[in-house]
Amino acid sequence: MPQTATQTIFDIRHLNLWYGEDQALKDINLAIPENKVTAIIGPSGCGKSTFIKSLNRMVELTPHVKVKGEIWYRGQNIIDTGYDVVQLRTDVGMVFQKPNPFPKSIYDNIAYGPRIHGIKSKAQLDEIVEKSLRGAALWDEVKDRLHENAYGLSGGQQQRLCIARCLAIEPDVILMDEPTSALDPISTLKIEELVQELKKDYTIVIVTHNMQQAARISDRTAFFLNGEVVEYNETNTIFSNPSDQRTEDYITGRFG
Ligand SMILES: Nc1ncnc2c1ncn2[C@@H]1O[C@H](COP(=O)(O)OP(=O)(O)OP(=O)(O)O)[C@@H](O)[C@H]1O
Repeated sequence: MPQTATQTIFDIRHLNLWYGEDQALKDINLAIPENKVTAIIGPSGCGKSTFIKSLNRMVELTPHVKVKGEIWYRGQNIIDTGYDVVQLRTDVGMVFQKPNPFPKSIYDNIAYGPRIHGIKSKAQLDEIVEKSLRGAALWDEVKDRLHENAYGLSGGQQQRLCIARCLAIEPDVILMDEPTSALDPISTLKIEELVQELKKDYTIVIVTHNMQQAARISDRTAFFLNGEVVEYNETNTIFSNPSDQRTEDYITGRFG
């Protein structure tokens, strides 16, 4: 069988980031593969969230942030001042730790983004809503209550709704910042299965505190410590044969 070469979707070179005087990311160099799941692990405060929020420049919404270095995304350096940040945040969607649906109906949560992008036709919106909810493995559970408030859904359903909301604007990459840490084990499993499905069409970068989760669902894993990447490799290698003692100490639970 011919091997398909894995394409790099994000090529991060010498990325440094400061909050005021405090440096949170130090000389990060990583190549993130397309249509794979890349897990970011490491102890609290090591820069995981800061790193993934750099990939769609959401980190710049925090005051006093200074970024240096390059993030190449599909041939363009997104750190360039001329880069279209609005388009970037459409292409690179994000799902957060706590599900954050809008206080609107299930339908309107999904239709919100497409409407902002100018889609008015009811038939077209109906189609997007169904496709997005199916894509997030939620359609069967909500198809008869699309016009009910999203707050009536369980936590796990709300998180899948947030994933569906992200799919509705046709992203290229989905960033997930500890998407299951507020969920029960069954809802967590559903999201993990969903991530495996989604990587067929999207690139996923996921921050997780849960090492079993990283080992289960990711193709590559980066171990961050104090704002630096200590080790980045195939997930199997990181968990079975890490090359840095600090990685081994972390994955075996000696700290963190
Ligand atoms: N808005 C902010 N202003 C100032 N410092 C910040 C801000 N956000 C994060 N930091 C600091 O940057 C460093 C990295 O934080 P970050 O949230 O990226 O870490 P993390 O690995 O995601 O942590 P956790 O696992 O606890 O979510 C920490 O020292 C943190 O205190």
